Amino acid sequence: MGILLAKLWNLFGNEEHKIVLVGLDNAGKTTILYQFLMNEVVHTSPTIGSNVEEVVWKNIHFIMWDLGGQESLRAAWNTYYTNTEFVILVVDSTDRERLSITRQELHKILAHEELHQCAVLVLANKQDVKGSMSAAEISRHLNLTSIKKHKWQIQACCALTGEGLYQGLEWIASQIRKK
Ligand SMILES: Nc1nc2c(ncn2[C@@H]2O[C@H](COP(=O)(O)OP(=O)(O)OP(=O)(O)O)[C@@H](O)[C@H]2O)c(=O)[nH]1
Ligand SMILES: [Mg+2]
Repeated sequence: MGILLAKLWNLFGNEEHKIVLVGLDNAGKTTILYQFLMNEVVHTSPTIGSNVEEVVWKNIHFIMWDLGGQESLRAAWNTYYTNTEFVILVVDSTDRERLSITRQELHKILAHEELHQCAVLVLANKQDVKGSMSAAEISRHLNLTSIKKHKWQIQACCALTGEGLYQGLEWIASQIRKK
């Protein structure tokens, strides 16, 4: 009975799903958050602390936390993890030099006990830039196939046009429907 009620509650869009957006500075997290919220490109400056917005899509309520990605701020990411269902890791696909730092951050995130049940969506952002790495290349460098304890998906996108963002969100929605 409890499960049935929970499903009905879900069906009517009453449940909130917490998402945290992480990734290195300049990856495009804030741009993505406001694309989801307003379908617009906003002018951003580096995030100090976080932004939080409620995004409703296909009757699903998401609480999206966009965290500042500068090195000095990354140590505070774990203070946002409680009750997180999905991590969106945003990668700047033009930033080859720092992909190994992203890989270290990702594997730190996955090892965190408060995130042991979360699913991870990797967004390979800035696909509009010529010469940017493909999703397959990023997947290889991040060693995504080694992830066994978490559901994961990688999606190429461009935050400026919105291309690919909703395919990513659709994957998240599909994970919610499976529950
Ligand atoms: N060409 C291109 N530029 C992008 C894209 N997404 C974001 N940008 C630009 O990248 C820069 C950084 O974007 P932000 O959204 O502020 O990055 P962030 O990840 O929030 O950065 P922090 O807040 O410092 O962690 C901005 O100048 C954006 O306009 C994209 O898909 N393509
Ligand atoms: Mg930001």
